[in-house]
Amino acid sequence: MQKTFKNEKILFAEPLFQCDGLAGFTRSELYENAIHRTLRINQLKKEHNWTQEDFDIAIRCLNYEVGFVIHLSMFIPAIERLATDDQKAKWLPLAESYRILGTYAQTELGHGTNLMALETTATFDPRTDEFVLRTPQLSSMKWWPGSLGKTATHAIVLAQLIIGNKNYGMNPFMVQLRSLEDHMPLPGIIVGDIGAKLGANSNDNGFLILNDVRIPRENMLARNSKVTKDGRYIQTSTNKANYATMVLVRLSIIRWAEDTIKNGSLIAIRYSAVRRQSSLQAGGPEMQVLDYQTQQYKIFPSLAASYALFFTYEAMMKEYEIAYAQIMRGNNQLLGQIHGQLSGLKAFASDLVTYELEMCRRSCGGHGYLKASVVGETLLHTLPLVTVEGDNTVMYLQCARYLLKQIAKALAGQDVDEPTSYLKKDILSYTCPVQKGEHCTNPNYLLKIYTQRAHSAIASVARQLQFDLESGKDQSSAFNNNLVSLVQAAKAHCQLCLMKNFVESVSALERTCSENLASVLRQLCLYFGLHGIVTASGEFLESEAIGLQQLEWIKAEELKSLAAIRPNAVALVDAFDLHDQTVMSALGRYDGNAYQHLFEAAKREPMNQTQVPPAYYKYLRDLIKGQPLAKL
Ligand SMILES: CCCCCCCCCC/C=C\C/C=C/C(=O)SCCNC(=O)CCNC(=O)[C@H](O)C(C)(C)COP(=O)(O)OP(=O)(O)OC[C@H]1O[C@@H](n2cnc3c(N)ncnc32)[C@H](O)[C@@H]1OP(=O)(O)O
Ligand SMILES: Cc1cc2nc3c(=O)[nH]c(=O)nc-3n(C[C@H](O)[C@H](O)[C@H](O)COP(=O)(O)OP(=O)(O)OC[C@H]3O[C@@H](n4cnc5c(N)ncnc54)[C@H](O)[C@@H]3O)c2cc1C
Repeated sequence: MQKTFKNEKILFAEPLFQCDGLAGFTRSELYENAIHRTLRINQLKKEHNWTQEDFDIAIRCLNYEVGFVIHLSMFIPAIERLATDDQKAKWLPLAESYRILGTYAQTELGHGTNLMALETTATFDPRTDEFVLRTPQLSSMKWWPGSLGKTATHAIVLAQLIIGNKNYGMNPFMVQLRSLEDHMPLPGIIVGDIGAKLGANSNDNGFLILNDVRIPRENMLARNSKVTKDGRYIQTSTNKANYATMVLVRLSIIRWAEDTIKNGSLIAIRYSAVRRQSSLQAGGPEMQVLDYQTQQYKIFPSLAASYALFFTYEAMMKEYEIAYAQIMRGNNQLLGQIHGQLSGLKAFASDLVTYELEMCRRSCGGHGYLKASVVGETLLHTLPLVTVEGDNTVMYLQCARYLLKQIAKALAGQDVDEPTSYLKKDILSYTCPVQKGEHCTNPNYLLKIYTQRAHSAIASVARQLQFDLESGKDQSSAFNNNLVSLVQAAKAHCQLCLMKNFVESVSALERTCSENLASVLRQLCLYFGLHGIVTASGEFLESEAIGLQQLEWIKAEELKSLAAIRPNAVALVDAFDLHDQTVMSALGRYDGNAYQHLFEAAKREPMNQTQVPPAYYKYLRDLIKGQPLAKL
């Protein structure tokens, strides 16, 4: 599942990467530890000639609990995508050698989603051949960019380009924030950390106020547009190409989601295999809670989602690489497709894993509420994924906007993109492939059901929009009147993508793997498909992709699937090949000694380093001895 990290032993041999001790760290300690880790991984990479992939896997093994995440995942990729060759030659060596540390400063206090309304300005001054960067008002200050608070020496600042009295829209500008001599903020720069967050507190998300900061004209990252010395704006590519960095990070978030749900399902399933509670027969032996149907119903969706997201990430990475190669050659033909696909799938993947991680946490009972179980911490660290790189609702709407364009092409008899080729089919020619109970065990039949439901959802909202427009509503009112259905259509398309990637990947694997493995994966794929229909049964019925009889068969088959998966559940999470130090959970250790590891963790609790708490001497001693309390 995860390319086995042959360097795991090297990594986890060092105390710095042993995660038990992170609990109880202050923010400053977490921040410092994260930086220390990234730089040490960098040293290990050089000492052991690791590849960039090894470096990335090391960071994933540490659950991204490292420093410079934005420098690595956004600042450098943004230079690669937005800078000219000369600018790359200047900035990339500095960034890759950590001589400069960067962030991607786009979001402001007053705007994150609506990029067109960003308020930071970059005004061209032809007299000095410079841009003057300004934060016009409180709401304009940059707010949220990772590493901005205390780390970044430079930022790629997204600002409205002003030449004369004309606004040329959002463009990227390289701005130095701190001195490379003493790290102090430069004149006109006010930076700081925005404060503690629910999670990810090793990251110094920051604020930035720019008070008439001057930068040379050459600091506008000019791959897609530039300003000449005499103040002319020349656009060399679509402005959308300036959004390219976000597309890449949305792809990375799908893999982040896959990594977190693998951790969660591994903890829940391993713990459920060792936890014994209650018995079915009076006086009989206590059961492994993993044998309760309800426990399987709670946690097997996270197991199936782990594999579904793995296969979808692999498929989308290939799709992205093809699109990116073309875009970097100046051919933006696939930009709309990759943007639409990754906007929706980033939203669907992060929604899916945040829901299923909470189910994994609940399935661990009281111990799921301990930090030592880690499943709750994992959820806290995953929660931002529904917001970063685009709030999920907004991302679904971008995906829906893409789907509407595709179905309009399909209905006009024009070619459509491969991911939406199903929209060319005649929706009325559909017949539900499940005509008897046993048909529910065929993933390909289920795939047809998913396809019809997605097609129907997209066609339905397209018709409703058309009706609203013909009824006299203007474009934006008609759109706003159908946002919920548009999101629903995008979700239906994304769920179809996951199912399709799962079915096709298992079918490809069958040709090379053992029949035993193939049957286990087929079973999991089947379960993923059945469960998806049951949890959205209203939409599948509404689209007439299935009828009540099919739903009855599918629900019965789903419950049978739980029992079929049970014998392989632990093996399926062991197959993630995750080191105990990656999972970090006292409940999810490979040796299964959950209670021992819980007790060891409790003993490490700082409060337990003294028998008598300081509060005893301040408050309890007199109370317990019946002596009057001093005025508090
Ligand atoms: C190395 C080890 C580490 C690994 C770590 C990996 C994981 C890293 C995770 C990092 C975690 C946190 C970092 C977080 C960073 C951030 O959050 S950065 C800020 C992100 N902000 C956003 O995403 C803003 C969302 N808003 C938008 O994208 C746009 O405002 C929106 C798309 C909503 C609207 O765009 P507008 O231009 O205003 O209007 P619209 O008409 O909708 O679109 C115009 C046109 O442009 C096309 N479009 C829009 N976006 C994109 C895009 N990203 N790419 C390509 N094309 C895009 C859109 O389809 C329209 O095209 P059309 O042809 O006119 O239809
Ligand atoms: C941990 C973390 C790290 C981040 N790192 C960075 C970073 O490194 N760089 C950076 O630039 N930014 C960063 N961000 C900011 C992030 O990109 C924004 O928070 C995100 O884009 C959402 O924008 P917003 O906060 O303005 O939410 P809003 O858009 O204000 O969302 C609020 C509500 O309004 C709804 N809404 C908004 N617009 C629409 C619409 N058009 N239609 C329907 N509903 C709508 C949303 O669905 C949501 O429910 C980070 C954020 C977090 C939490």
